Amino acid sequence: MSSEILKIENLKKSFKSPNGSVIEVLKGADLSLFKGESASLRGESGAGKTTFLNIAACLETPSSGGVYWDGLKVDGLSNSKQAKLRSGYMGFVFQSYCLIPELNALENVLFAARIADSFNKKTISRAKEILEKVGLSDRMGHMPHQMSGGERQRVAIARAILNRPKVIFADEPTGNLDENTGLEVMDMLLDLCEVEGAALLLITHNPDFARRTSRNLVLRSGKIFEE
Ligand SMILES: Nc1ncnc2c1ncn2[C@@H]1O[C@H](COP(=O)(O)OP(=O)(O)OP(=O)(O)O)[C@@H](O)[C@H]1O
Repeated sequence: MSSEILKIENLKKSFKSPNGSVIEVLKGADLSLFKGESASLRGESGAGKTTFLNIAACLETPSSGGVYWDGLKVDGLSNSKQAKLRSGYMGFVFQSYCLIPELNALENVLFAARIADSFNKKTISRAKEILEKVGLSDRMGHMPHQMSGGERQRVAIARAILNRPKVIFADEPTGNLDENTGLEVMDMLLDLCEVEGAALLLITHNPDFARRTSRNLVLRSGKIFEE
């Protein structure tokens, strides 16, 4: 079995802008991501990083090209099959945390299991263990508004890893945090991915954070380059 978990081939994506003109964002982007490796993706604002990530995660459809998970072409699958693929293979961390305001830290983490229909007693202990690993053993009952930005992002990281995803997509996870907190969160994300054997695709504008991953990718002129 190949250790290539995600393959993106000759990906093209154009959008129609409100004035009717066509914006060609991705112009033949390729990527091979292998099990357990970490890769950062940089690029100027508007280069198409989020678009690329969304297509890789089947959240958006490409204009042309192929998206393969574990060797299976997935970009033409039904919405329900793509949703199943997402809950089984992928974890997400966003700049804005995306926690549910009405749920406490533990419940937010467990929400990932509810979505994947894998909620049971074992999941509760795993959620607690992960929250301990990210240093939040005394914050499990806190609501999002009772936590700092760094704490909220650690909850989001715990939620992303709960279902043992093959790949974590992190889109500017430190964008709302100060430099030191960002660094702590970054280290925690990298450590957790390593311990859990999850690959990481990290979108970041911060070159210092980008250097902490084993591969450094740049999206330029609609294509991906390895640095
Ligand atoms: N649904 C859409 N309709 C029209 N244009 C879009 C749409 N989504 C994205 N775009 C355009 O595609 C380009 C790439 O956007 P994207 O969000 O992928 O960039 P990015 O590299 O992630 O930028 P940033 O670093 O600022 O977040 C932008 O010029 C954006 O305006």
